[in-house]
Amino acid sequence: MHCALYDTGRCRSCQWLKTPYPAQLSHKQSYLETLMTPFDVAEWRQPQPSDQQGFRNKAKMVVSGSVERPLLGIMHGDGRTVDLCECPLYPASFAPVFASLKPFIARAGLTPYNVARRRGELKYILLTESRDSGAMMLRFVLRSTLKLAQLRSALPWLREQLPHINVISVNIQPVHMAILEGEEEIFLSDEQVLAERLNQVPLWMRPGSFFQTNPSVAATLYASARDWLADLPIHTMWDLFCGVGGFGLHCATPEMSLTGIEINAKAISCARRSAHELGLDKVRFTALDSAAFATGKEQAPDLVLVNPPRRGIGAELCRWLDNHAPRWILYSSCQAESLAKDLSRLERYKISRVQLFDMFPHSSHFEVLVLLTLS
Ligand SMILES: C[S@@+](CC[C@H](N)C(=O)[O-])C[C@H]1O[C@@H](n2cnc3c(N)ncnc32)[C@H](O)[C@@H]1O
Ligand code: SF4
Repeated sequence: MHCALYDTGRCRSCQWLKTPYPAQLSHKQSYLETLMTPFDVAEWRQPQPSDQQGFRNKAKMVVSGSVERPLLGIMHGDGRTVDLCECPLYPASFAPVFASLKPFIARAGLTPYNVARRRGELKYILLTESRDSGAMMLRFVLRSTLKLAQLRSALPWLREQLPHINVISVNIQPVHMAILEGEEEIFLSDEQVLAERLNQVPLWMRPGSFFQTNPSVAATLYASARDWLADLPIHTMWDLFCGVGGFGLHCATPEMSLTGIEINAKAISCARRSAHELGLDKVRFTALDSAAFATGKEQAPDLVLVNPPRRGIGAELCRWLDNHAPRWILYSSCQAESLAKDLSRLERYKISRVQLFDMFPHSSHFEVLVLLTLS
C-alpha cells in the first residue's frame, strides 16, 4: 500500500507498511505457529486477510495548530504534530467530514489544546462510521464546558454540511495527560447510539463502549465463531468480555441460553437492545467483572466464549475454567502472547482449531480464534 505520509517520514505508525501484504500475513502466521509450538493443534485454518486500505471505521484525531488552521492527526513524542486527514487507512467517506470540520472548528472558535502551554479547549475529534448505513458518530473531546455554548450555536451549519452524522456529543476531559476520554459525555444530538449491522446481526455503537475497528474482518470473525459452534450440541453458553454482544448474538439460537458479561454498563445496554431486536428471549446481558461472575458460579455452561483485552483472561479465570470444565472454550484474542500463557494454564483442554484474522494490517498485531475441547 502507498502512503505519502509514511514516505515523507511524517507518520510511521504502520511499521510494516513497506512489507508486501502477503509477506505480512505469512510473518504473522509463522509467529503464531511458533507461539503455539508447545500445544498440539488439531487443525489450522487459513489466515483471514483484510482489505489493505480504507478498512478502519474509526478515526481518533489529536487536534493541534491554530483555530483558523487546525490540524487533525497525531502528536509525535517530541511534540511535533502532523495532519493525518489523508491517511489511507480511513474510508473515502471520512475526507469530506474532515474537510467540513476544519472550517467548523474556526466558526465555533474551538481553540485547539496546546499541550506545552496547557491552553486551548479542543483536544480530540473522534469519528466512527457504520459500515452498514454510512451514518456516523462524531465526538468532540474538550478540556471544559467553556466553549460548549459556542459549539452548540455553530452546530446547525455542520449538520447541514454533514446530514449523515446522526450522533454528536462532547466529552469533557479536564486532565492534562494522554488520556483520550473523560467521564462526562454531553449529547448534542437526539440520537445517542449508532446502528451497525454485521452479517444481518444488529449491533449498536455508543460513546465509550468498545467496538472492533475493522468491521469487515470482525464480520468474518463473528461468522466463523457462529459456524464453528453450529455443529456442537450447545444448550448453554457464556460470552465473557462481551462488549456490545457481537460474538454471543451471532452464536445464540432461540433455544440456547446465553449469558453475556461485560464491565461496561453502556455496552451492556447496547447488547440488550440487539437481543430484543433479534427476539432472543433466553439471552441475558449483565454488567459485571468476568472473573467475579464466573468464580461466583458452581457450574459451567456447555461452552464459554472469551474475548478479553490484551492482558488475556488471567490465572484466576483459567483456574476456574480448568476446574469447572465446560466441554468447549472459544477464545478470541488480540494478543497472542497472553493467549499462549492462558492456554498453558488450561491443562485439561486440547486445541481443536486455530485461525488468524488480520484485524490490523501493516502492524505486527492480529486477532486469533481458538477452539478448545475438554480432553
Ligand atoms: C477486546 S474487547 C471485546 C468486546 C467484544 N467481545 C467484541 O467483540 O467487540 C474486550 C472487552 O472486555 C471488557 N472488559 C475489560 N475488563 C473486563 C472485566 N474485568 N470484566 C468484564 N469485561 C471486561 C472491555 O470493556 C471490552 O468491551
Ligand atoms: S497510520 Fe496512516 S498515515 Fe500513518 S503510516 Fe499508517 S497509513 Fe500512513
